[in-house]
Amino acid sequence: KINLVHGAHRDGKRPDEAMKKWRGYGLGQFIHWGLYAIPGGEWNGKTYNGAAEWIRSWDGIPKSTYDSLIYKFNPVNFDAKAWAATAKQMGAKYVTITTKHHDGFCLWPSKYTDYTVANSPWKKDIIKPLVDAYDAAGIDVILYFSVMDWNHPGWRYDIKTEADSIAFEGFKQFTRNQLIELLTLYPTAKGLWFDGTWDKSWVKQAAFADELEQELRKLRPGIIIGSRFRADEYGKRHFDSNGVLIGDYEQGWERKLPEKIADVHGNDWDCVMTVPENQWGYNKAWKGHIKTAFELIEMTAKSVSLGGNFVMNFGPQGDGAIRKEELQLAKEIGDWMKVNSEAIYNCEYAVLDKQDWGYFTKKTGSNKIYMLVFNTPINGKYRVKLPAKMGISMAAPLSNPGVKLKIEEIKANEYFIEFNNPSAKQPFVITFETDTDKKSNQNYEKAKT
Ligand SMILES: COc1ccc([C@@H]2N[C@@H](C)[C@@H](O)[C@H]2O)cc1
Repeated sequence: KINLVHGAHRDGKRPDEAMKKWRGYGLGQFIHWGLYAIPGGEWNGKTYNGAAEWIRSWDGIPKSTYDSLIYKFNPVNFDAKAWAATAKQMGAKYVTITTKHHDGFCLWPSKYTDYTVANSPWKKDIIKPLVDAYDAAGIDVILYFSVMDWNHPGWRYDIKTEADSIAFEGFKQFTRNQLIELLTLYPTAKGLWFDGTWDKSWVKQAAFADELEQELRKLRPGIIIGSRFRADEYGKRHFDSNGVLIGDYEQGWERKLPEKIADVHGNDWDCVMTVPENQWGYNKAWKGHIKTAFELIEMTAKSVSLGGNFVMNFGPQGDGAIRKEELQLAKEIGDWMKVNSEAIYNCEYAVLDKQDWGYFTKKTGSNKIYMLVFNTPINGKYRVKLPAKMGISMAAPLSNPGVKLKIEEIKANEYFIEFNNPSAKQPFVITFETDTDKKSNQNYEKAKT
């Protein structure tokens, strides 16, 4: 074990109520919105081939031209209540909103820079109405904050000279000031989702970032901060030099999902996912592989089955409206969640071997098991393997608890649950309860010898 001062300060899952609530969210919404939504991935008739929120880094748009987009920010169709209603319809339990992305444009009227909504034609705070609308909808708010800030003169990719060091000291204070400002202006925010922390300049600030994180936690007890904020004194990120997760949950699952429970190392985690292959900010071109509601529902099921949350990204247009394709997905996902969300909310890894038909989840604090079916077996028989001494009590379709499904014991602790569901066009859920007293459930038929 290496003696660390700025490594992880705790190990394992946080046991407190605030984190238990976070753990049970299941499904979240990410919002990427800012000046980059105005060009929407193209400029002067040319298409930027990267992620649209990175268009400033492209030589197809001069940096000064991009920076002057602040004078075009006037989202006349922005409606915070409508955004919250879409998230509510989808069944999202939390939202992560970009307060400031890498370009440094602040969606709140920060007093530490002029590069904010206050100096745009819109003038008004965007974050406040969003926080209020989502709070009113019962959806918890997490604030996304990019440490890397291309607009701030003190930002450096690395500290090479004394001048760099002096400039970056100013940048560090600016960053601390903005974070304290955000938590003070929006006290109901439940967490901070950090990004833009991979460059050497920040990675070298282990002590400063550690002290700042502790200061933020003291300012807002219970606040949830993930593993992407800070590095330890040896430059190790996400997992410190002893392999312990830094922060309250792992933030490494960006546009990718774990395959098996060993991949998540017993930690909380969230997966943040784009609908197109790799576009977070609004991109006019809705091109390449666009994930369907079915795929996004399966990713949600897979995330919860492995103990994580799934966060689906929305990239509102420059005028403030959410694009019709994303509204449609929210409706389709919401329709599925209306019937099946019991298998998603406040559920966890079921400690059962994964089977081909889909994913197991388990209701936290109970022995209720959910089988989220994406691949119906042709013979209508769903294999379930239980740990020794554990049996199955009655099994039923979640959407029709009155239907008692036949359970056949194949061999010790292995069963077939039978359910012919020819009409299924949507993923569906079968539920059962396990009980440790194996003798008590004789309601299944012994395999015909
Ligand atoms: C490959 O480097 C990056 C750097 C930043 C990102 C940002 N993280 C996502 C959550 C978006 O904000 C994206 O711009 C993605 C890839």
